[in-house]
Amino acid sequence: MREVLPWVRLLVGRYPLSLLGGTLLLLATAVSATGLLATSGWFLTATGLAGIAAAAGAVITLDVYVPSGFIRLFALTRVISRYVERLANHAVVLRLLADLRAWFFARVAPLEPRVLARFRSADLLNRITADIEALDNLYLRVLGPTVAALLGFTIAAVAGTWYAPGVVWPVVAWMAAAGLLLPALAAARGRRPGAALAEAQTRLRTRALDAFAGLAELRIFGRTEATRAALADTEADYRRWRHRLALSEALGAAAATLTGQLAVVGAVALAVGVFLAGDLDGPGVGLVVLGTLGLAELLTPLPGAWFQLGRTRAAIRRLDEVARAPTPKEPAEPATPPESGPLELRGVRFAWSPTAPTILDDVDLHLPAGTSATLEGPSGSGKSSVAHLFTGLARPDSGQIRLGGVPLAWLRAGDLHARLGLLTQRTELFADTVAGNLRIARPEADEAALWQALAIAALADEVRELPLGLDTWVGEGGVRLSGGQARRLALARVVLYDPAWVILDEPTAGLDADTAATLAAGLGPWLAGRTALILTHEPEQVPAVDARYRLTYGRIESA
Ligand SMILES: Nc1ncnc2c1ncn2[C@@H]1O[C@H](COP(=O)(O)OP(=O)(O)OP(=O)(O)O)[C@@H](O)[C@H]1O
Repeated sequence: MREVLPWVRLLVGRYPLSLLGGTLLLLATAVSATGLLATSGWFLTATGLAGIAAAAGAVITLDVYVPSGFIRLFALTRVISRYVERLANHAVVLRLLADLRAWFFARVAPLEPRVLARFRSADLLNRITADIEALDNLYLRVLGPTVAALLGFTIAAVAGTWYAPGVVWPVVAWMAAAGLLLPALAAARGRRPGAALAEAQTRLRTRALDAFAGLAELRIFGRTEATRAALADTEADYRRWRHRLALSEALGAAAATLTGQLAVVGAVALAVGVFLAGDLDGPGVGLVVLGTLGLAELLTPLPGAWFQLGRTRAAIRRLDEVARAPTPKEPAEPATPPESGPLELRGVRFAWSPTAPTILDDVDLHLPAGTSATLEGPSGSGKSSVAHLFTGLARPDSGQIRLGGVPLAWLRAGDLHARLGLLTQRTELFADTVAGNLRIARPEADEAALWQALAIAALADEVRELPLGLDTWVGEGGVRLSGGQARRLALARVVLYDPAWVILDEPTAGLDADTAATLAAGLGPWLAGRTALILTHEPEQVPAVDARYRLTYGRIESA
């Protein structure tokens, strides 16, 4: 249960007053329900006894106004507090979940690619949606009702000090014991199916997303039927765990109801005993017996909720895995970010993992300010990895990377990224318009600036010919554009960003010779004055550069 406590603190710490208010409303609902039944029990018995006495010829006076007033009051407060409680508690929990999603995204965003590579996108999607959603159980069904039940039982025990302790105390003791035992049993039994359900749900979502993302390939290779069958199996597994969880939850609820009913039977037996001893009058018997029925309402939801805690705990463990992943450390005293200067590697060693091949083996590279260079090398030699290093997305195992003479380790990530532009090999286009995709780089850019960036990236003419121009929808991942167009749109985004240092990974990949030449002609003047490193297989297609380097077997040498 240790893993749950930090999350309880996190949740409670955000909206302590709202959560306290919600719990008190839960308590108010239970007090009203118990009060309603208790006063009804008293009133019904009193009127019944008065009727019998009247039939026997006795003269009886019974005040009907005060008890019926209380009955109306409790009936009213019960409905109102239940309504307000549902509204308030769900509102605060939805707000909490929204906050947690933003918090989770902020934890994931700075993770290094080698850490992020441990989690698949579909898995992260499941964590930020289903796992965070599972946390609603923690307050709504576990914390709130449990605290309300404890307070309710305490109030009942205190009330018993004045009224019929011989009945109230044993009844409360029985319910409190059941209130501890049943949830504890439920929590223990829910652990395994809860964790299995979380895993089955992730498998289902990952499989479904994979199937949709790779639909074209699956169709071409005739694997849609096999994929459908695999999805159906995963779905069946998911359903099985859901069924098990629902069944056990129902058993827990039944056990709680039975405990409550036994308490009522016990209350009848005890109340009759106390009545016969002359310590309780007839209406008092009705009051404690029906009051017990009301008190049992506090117990009923607990086992089911604690059973579901297994699912919540599994969600917490999965969220912790990401939240506790090591985030790159920001410098304690960040350096003033440079505005220009060379791009350098000094004695840099880097491998993606201790068992992976060495990408850079004690490498020095000096790119003077305002010059450009290409870095060539066979596929897999590590060119893109060098881009990751320069942008701080990966950290060297030893040595220093410097920007304008300042080691990257001394710069805040935000300061570095404000000055260094990167075109990655697999740049993501968002499901948005051409303009929307460009404005990721500069949200306030006007249309003239967008057209200028497109012209430099040799894409302006093609966009102008589209019926909707800049407002053309590019589709998910830019599917409505050709591969080459998508690449140039991504390049135009870097151009719009206007960085002093630029790293372009394969800017001409997928372009025919003519388009590549137009691109080189536009890009050349834009690169002038910037410090640029172009990673490429096709050095003849990129703009003229000041130096050419080659990366092989962990060394960078002049080409
Ligand atoms: N994010 C990553 N996590 C772990 N390993 C990675 C990562 N990116 C690249 N690698 C590994 O680093 C090695 C070099 O890959 P990289 O993409 O840097 O080479 P490249 O020279 O750019 O290749 P290409 O010319 O084919 O694009 C490969 O073995 C690859 O598996």
